[in-house]
Parts: sequence; structure tokens; C-alpha cells
Amino acid sequence: MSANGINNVNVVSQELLPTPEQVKAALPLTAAAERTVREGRATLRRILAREDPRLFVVVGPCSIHDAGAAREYATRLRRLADEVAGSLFLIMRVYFEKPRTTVGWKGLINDPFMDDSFHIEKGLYLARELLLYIAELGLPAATEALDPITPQYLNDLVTWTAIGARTTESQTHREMASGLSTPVGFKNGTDGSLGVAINALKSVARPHHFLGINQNGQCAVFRTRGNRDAHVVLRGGGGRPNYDSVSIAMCERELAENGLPANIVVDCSHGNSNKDPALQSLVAENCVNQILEGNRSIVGLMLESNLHWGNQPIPKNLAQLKYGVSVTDACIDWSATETLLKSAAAKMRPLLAARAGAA
Ligand SMILES: O=C[C@H](O)[C@H](O)COP(=O)(O)O
Ligand SMILES: C=C(OP(=O)(O)O)C(=O)O
Repeated sequence: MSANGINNVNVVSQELLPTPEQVKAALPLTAAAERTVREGRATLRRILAREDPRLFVVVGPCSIHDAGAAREYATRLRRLADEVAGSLFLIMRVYFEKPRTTVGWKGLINDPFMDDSFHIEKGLYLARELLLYIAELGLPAATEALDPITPQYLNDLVTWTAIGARTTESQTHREMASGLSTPVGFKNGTDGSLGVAINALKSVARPHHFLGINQNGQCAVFRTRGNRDAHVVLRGGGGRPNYDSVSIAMCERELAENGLPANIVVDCSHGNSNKDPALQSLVAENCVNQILEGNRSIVGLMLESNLHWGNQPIPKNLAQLKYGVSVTDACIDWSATETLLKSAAAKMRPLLAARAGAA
């Protein structure tokens, strides 16, 4: 506490971080990684504009806690992405920041060693290193932007950004997203409310003026153009799913009434599967069937998937951690992921061929 008891009353300590420029100098964007990001974002924009008829799928672990397991997952997903590329555009979920309902492990950046040592500097380097590896594989990455500063360290390696259900209503996150260089998905609220996401879309498309840090780590006023590639992510909530055709039609109507493009991503996990991973494939299948029956607004899906099924609590003795198993929400395993995505791709193929023929 300061001597006068006025400042820093509740602050225990502060330490300086390397600037975004310094972290990027240590782990620079390579030509191969840049190509992945540029092409990935361009593909997404074409999907959002209906110039590419494929469905994009954000698929991967609920959270990254083990960079080695994430690399193995990325290598497998890279191969699968090629196999299904005719119908699906796969983007790996690479989530480093976890918004908690109350408290809990807040992700690899916040506490990379999962032992309450909170080595945030190490977390930033690990996150950038992993994103670089994945981009160099030629696999686009998606992440949640939770802390408004971290995109300055990482966003050049990201293809799609999420704003989570707990922060969609936050002005800080809407402002930050208005300046992001990626397409951005806003989740509906945890109570299932769509209104907060619609308001977010109306806000994020506009210019904003707000505070942030620049690449040199200095405080700066940012003036943004507005993000025109924002869309809603339906994740269910309040005890009810919202991926069914009635919910989708209601969302389409809300978007139209607010002059917003009819672009909807369905998160097959969270409130849409009542956090039961076994239900994710039913949700995905239902959405694909809606598309086959004529739906044109569902442009993307999200799946929580890992090398192995389920989840595990973080043990005190980290040697007891099971490899490739989520430490946050329960995930489907690799074999279920492969089956689900191959089946979705096969079902979509004739439709895309018919649409291509008609064009
Ligand atoms: O996706 C992950 C979780 O649903 C989110 O971080 C909230 O988790 P919690 O309710 O366990 O805190
Ligand atoms: C936290 C997440 O989801 P939501 O914001 O929908 O709860 C997530 O996707 O990791």
C-alpha cells in the first residue's frame, strides 16, 4: 500500500511486460504464417459474403493448456482440413484466455504453469509460439479476445476472433473488436439473450475512439473504422438451446430488422449441448440438415474437441494430468471429431455441387 493509503490500496505488486514489438521481434510473423492468416481471413470474408458456399468450422480444444498436445491436434486437423476442404473450411480453436463464471484457471496466458504462479509474460510467449507453429502448418486459428491488450501481441496470427458470452455486452470489448483485423463473432448472452449480441453488432460496425496500448507498449488513443465482418454466434443459454430452425428464423428476423447481414454461426457446445459433449454432433447434424433444407444464414459451426474425450480437474500434482484431455469444458475426442466433420462434408458436397452448377 502507498504511504498515504490513497493509491494502490488493493494492489500487491506490478511488473513490466515486454512490449508487443519485443515479443514479436523474438517470434516474428514468417512468410508462411502470414500467408495462412491473409488467405484464411480472405476465405472467411468470402464465406460471409456468400462468394464461397462452404461452411466454416471453428474446431479445437475448449482451452489450450499443453502446447505439445495442441501441436499434435493441429497436425491431425491440418490433414483433416485438406480432406474436407471441398465443403468445409476448418479453423482451429486456439483459446488461451478463459472467462470464468466466478473463479478458476483463466487460461495459458494468465497461468501457463497451472500452479497459481501467474507467469503472464511466459504465457504470452507460449501463446505466440503456438499460434506461429499452427499458422506455419497452414492451419488458420481462432481465439477469444478477452483481455483488451493481448490482441496487440497475438492478433497478426489469428484468422477469426470470438467475443464471449460474458463480454458481448461490454463496451470495452465492442470498441476493441471494432479495430480487430479479423472477422469477429459475438456470442449471445449466457442467459440466452440475443439482444446483447445484436446491440454488439450495431456497435462494432461503427468507428470508436478509445484507449489502448500501441506496439511500443505506450498508452494510446485508438480511432477505429469499425469492423464490417462481425456476426452473431448462437451458443444457447438460460437452460435452452438456440440452434433449432425456429431460433435460427427468429435470429434472422432480428438481424434483418436491425439492418444486419444474415450471418449466423452456431456453437454446438455450451448452452446448445448443455455442456454434454455427446450432444455436439446432434447439434452439428441438425444445422447441416437445416442447410440442406434451404437455410442460407448458417455460415459456420463451432465444436469443442480435443485428442481425448471429456474433461479433468486440474490436479495438485500436475504429473497426474491426462494427456490430451480438456481442463475446462468437456470435449469430444479426435475420432468423434473426424467422423462428425467427414459426415458433414459428405452431406454438404452434393448441395455445393448443385449450387456451383446453378451459378
Ligand atoms: O468455455 C468455457 C467455459 O464455459 C467458460 O470459461 C466458463 O466456465 P466456468 O463456468 O466453468 O467458469
Ligand atoms: C467461454 C466460451 O464460450 P461462451 O462465451 O459462449 O461461454 C468459449 O467458447 O470458450
